[in-house]
Amino acid sequence: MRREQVKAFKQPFDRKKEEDDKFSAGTYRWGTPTATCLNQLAWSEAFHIPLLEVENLTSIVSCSSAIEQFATTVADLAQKLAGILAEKYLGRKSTFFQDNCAPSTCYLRMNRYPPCPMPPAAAVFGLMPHTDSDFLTILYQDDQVGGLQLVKDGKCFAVKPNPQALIVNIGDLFQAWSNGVYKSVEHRVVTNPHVERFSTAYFFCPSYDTEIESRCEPSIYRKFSFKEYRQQVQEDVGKLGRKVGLSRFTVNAIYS
Ligand SMILES: O=C(O)CCC(=O)C(=O)O
Ligand SMILES: [Fe+2]
Repeated sequence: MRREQVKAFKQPFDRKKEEDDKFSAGTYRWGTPTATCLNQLAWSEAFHIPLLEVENLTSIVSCSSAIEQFATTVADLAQKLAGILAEKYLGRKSTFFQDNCAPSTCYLRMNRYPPCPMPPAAAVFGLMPHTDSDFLTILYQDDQVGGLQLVKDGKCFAVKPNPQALIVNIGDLFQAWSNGVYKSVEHRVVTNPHVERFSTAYFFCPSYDTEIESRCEPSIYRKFSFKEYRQQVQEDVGKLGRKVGLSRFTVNAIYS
């Protein structure tokens, strides 16, 4: 799969940009259009593809069968995992995910982080510290080049490359839906001055009209739809240069 991914990114810039015509808009992304200073800039490029459109990649990689196979496998894994987490540890029906997180609402994201000539003092990230706005993310890291770090209590922990392992991150929606039982993990990608790095992430997302509600009392978060959440994230990124995230949706939100 990595070979097909490398091939997709090796295409000339204009060719990659043209891909947006074949997919839904915003498929090929690079840098951070909203950045107003260096440390809001992502030193990376990505193909962010709706799962049902992965097969269209054949237009730039002639053969995308391994990527398609990866997408199908992790889609199945995400459904199973979400169901287990819901039933075993929250006592909630796993059918929620079958009903609301169909392949048509999930995304595959292929990331490439080019070598970064900026000195560490410039604090440029491959991806800025963030949490994912989904239920679960399944990540296939580069099998050689590290860079992913988890942030916990203000400290960063490097995730060692392991070709035998997939990384499963809890996203914001699971945190809200579980009333904070599962925590959305903050993570970031640091740059490497010498070598490029690749990763592939599968985002397990519901349809836009899905309502996220914990059913626990007292509930930390108010009920909100995924559409509302995405719009708020986009508005914050546009206005503030960063995502505020779930703290906007607490019952006693301090943000207006
Ligand atoms: O490249 C990685 O290891 C992480 C990617 C990631 O966090 C994302 O695409 O949201
Ligand atoms: Fe992420």
